[in-house]
Amino acid sequence: MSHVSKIKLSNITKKFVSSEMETHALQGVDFEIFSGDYVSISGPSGCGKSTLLAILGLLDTATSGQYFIGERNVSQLSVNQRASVRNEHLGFVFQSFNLIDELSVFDNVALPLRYRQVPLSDAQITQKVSACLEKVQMSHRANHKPNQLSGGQQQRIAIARALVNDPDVLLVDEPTGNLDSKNGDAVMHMLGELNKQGTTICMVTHDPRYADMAKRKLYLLDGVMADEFNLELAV
Ligand SMILES: Nc1ncnc2c1ncn2[C@@H]1O[C@H](COP(=O)(O)OP(=O)(O)OP(=O)(O)O)[C@@H](O)[C@H]1O
Repeated sequence: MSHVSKIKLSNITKKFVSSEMETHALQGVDFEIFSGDYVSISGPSGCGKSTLLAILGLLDTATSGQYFIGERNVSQLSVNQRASVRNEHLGFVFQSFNLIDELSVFDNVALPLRYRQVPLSDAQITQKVSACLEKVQMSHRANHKPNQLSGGQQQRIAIARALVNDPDVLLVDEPTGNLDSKNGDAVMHMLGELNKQGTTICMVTHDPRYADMAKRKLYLLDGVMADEFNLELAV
């Protein structure tokens, strides 16, 4: 693994405040993801996994701490800046696929390319979408609609869409949560292959068997990050 930093969190906290109570969802999280990494983050319900992924994905902001994508500090960006960094630097794979049923597979995968600040030509879009559909072995379904596909196939399309802008990191949230074990295993195999080809992956999962497939396993416990080595010290 080369030690080029893709993502770095430094002392990230997240506090939710309501009229009745304060919840400290993340309590000083530090971690770094390097080029070629395959990191899994697991932990019990309520430990802060979704909160952490929302911050990594620039869907939410931390209460305090610093977040870097490469050299760029993205902790204090405006909503519009966050949207553009998210589109061009991060790929997202959701548990529920989040494909648009009215659009073809091709147009779903092309969507992030159409929101780039510097527009691409139609030929460039076709080339990038075709390459990503090939990567997930779904070229033969380019003209189908998502609801004509199995759950496992829909997740593969969602992975192609997440890869189409060549993101620094693929952020993956419970990728097998809506799949049976056969399709879940196939999607996990595909993530492993993509990582072997150079894709950097950060995945949140409840499933210990799938967490074990990552090269680096991290655990969140009550908003505090522990790796496998010091897990015993943290509990
Ligand atoms: N919008 C919110 N307002 C108030 N508290 C919240 C909010 N979002 C999350 N929390 C609290 O922050 C803590 C962490 O929640 P989070 O959803 O990140 O956990 P999780 O590990 O993803 O859980 P699960 O595995 O059940 O999805 C929990 O105590 C939760 O109740």
